[in-house]
Amino acid sequence: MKEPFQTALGIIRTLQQHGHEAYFVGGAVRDLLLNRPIGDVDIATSALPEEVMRLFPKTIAVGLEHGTVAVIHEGTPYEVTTFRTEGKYEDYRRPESVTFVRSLYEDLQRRDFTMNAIAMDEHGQLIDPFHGQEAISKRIIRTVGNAKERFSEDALRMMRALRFVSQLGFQLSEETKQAIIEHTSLLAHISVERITIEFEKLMEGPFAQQAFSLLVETQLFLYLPGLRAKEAELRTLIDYDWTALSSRGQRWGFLCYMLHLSDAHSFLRAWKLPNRLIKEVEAILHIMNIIQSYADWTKERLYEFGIEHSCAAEAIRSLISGESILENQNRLQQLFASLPIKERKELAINGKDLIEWYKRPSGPWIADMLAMVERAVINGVIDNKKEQIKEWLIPCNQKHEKNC
Ligand SMILES: Nc1ccn([C@@H]2O[C@H](COP(=O)(O)OP(=O)(O)OP(=O)(O)O)[C@@H](O)[C@H]2O)c(=O)n1
Ligand SMILES: [Mg+2]
Repeated sequence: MKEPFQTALGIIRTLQQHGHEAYFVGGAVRDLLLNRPIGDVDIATSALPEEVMRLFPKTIAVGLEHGTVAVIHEGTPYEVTTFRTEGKYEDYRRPESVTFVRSLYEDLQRRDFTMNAIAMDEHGQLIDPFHGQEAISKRIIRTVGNAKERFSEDALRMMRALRFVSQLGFQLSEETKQAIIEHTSLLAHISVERITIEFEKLMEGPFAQQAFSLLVETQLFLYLPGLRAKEAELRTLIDYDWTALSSRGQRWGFLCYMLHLSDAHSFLRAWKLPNRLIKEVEAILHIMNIIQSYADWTKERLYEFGIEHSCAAEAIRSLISGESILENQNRLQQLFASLPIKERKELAINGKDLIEWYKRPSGPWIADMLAMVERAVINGVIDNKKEQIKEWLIPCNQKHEKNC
């Protein structure tokens, strides 16, 4: 069996030796069948959480209410979850407590999509009662059993369906798509944090364009933060190759720019993004308001904005205007490399020097003068050398030093 399953096999064997059933389940089995990079390996077992905790020396009770225990095995944590059904869902979210069951079949039956409801035993044999392999080979996302029930159990699954479209390029089955169309409003019950995680994966996937098309077609966008009145703008996103964008900042920056937001800050806050990311996106948007074409780049602007944010803004601008992102970013990198200084602290003089030379008390004049020197250095008017800067600022005839 190939890694990472081979290492995790130790956990399955220990559980079996103590009379329990245990299988690999979920995304790892799906990704193995798809030949995709395998993420976290999850294990489902008939053992109760207390039994799992008793059997392994190192465990963490990560989600006991959902029956999940993390087992630390050879230095890596693996989520081991007791077979369960999720009982009654009264508020369309995953329930606070679950009902443990003793059969794998019942456990697989409560999962979201058939491709995610395949188990694999210790010999690599697949247990696939809902025909997940067939769905994978036909490239179809289909709920396990009744789609309406699955989405009513956990409305986030509608967003998951679209992010899987973006990641895998699969189609939604007709029943699954119809059920989403009928249940979009249930998304209002789901926390923004969970929605944001799925939406970011959706923006990042190789088939993001298809997923945006479905966001509009199903009208699911109506329940996403700040998008309710943005149908026309969302439609324009379908025409762009999102894979050209290479960071979270670039993707959110592109989204905000294309949505013509009057208040990007509030929009990003509504998605509960981290402050650092919000600041980054705002900086990128600021640059995009100033740089309308490549010709607008000057050494001074590049110096002021910094290479990171400049490259991000240039990626978005190039994508929108149909220019080569790589070419333009390379040109920008070269321009940046040619700058004599990259930030103020590299300037050969500081405020203290100015106070000494001019024999004036500290004040706002210092910042003004440093900015002037900075500009002269960046534009190659003077070298970044202390003596040369002094000479440029205070020509010899104005000095009061003896040896001048
Ligand atoms: N709302 C959800 C979330 C998860 N699952 C089930 O739990 C498994 C693991 O969930 P998770 O790790 O969140 O998703 P993955 O399908 O593994 O996708 P990823 O590769 O992105 O982790 C899923 O495969 C699916 O069987 C579910 O039925 N309903
Ligand atoms: Mg997973």
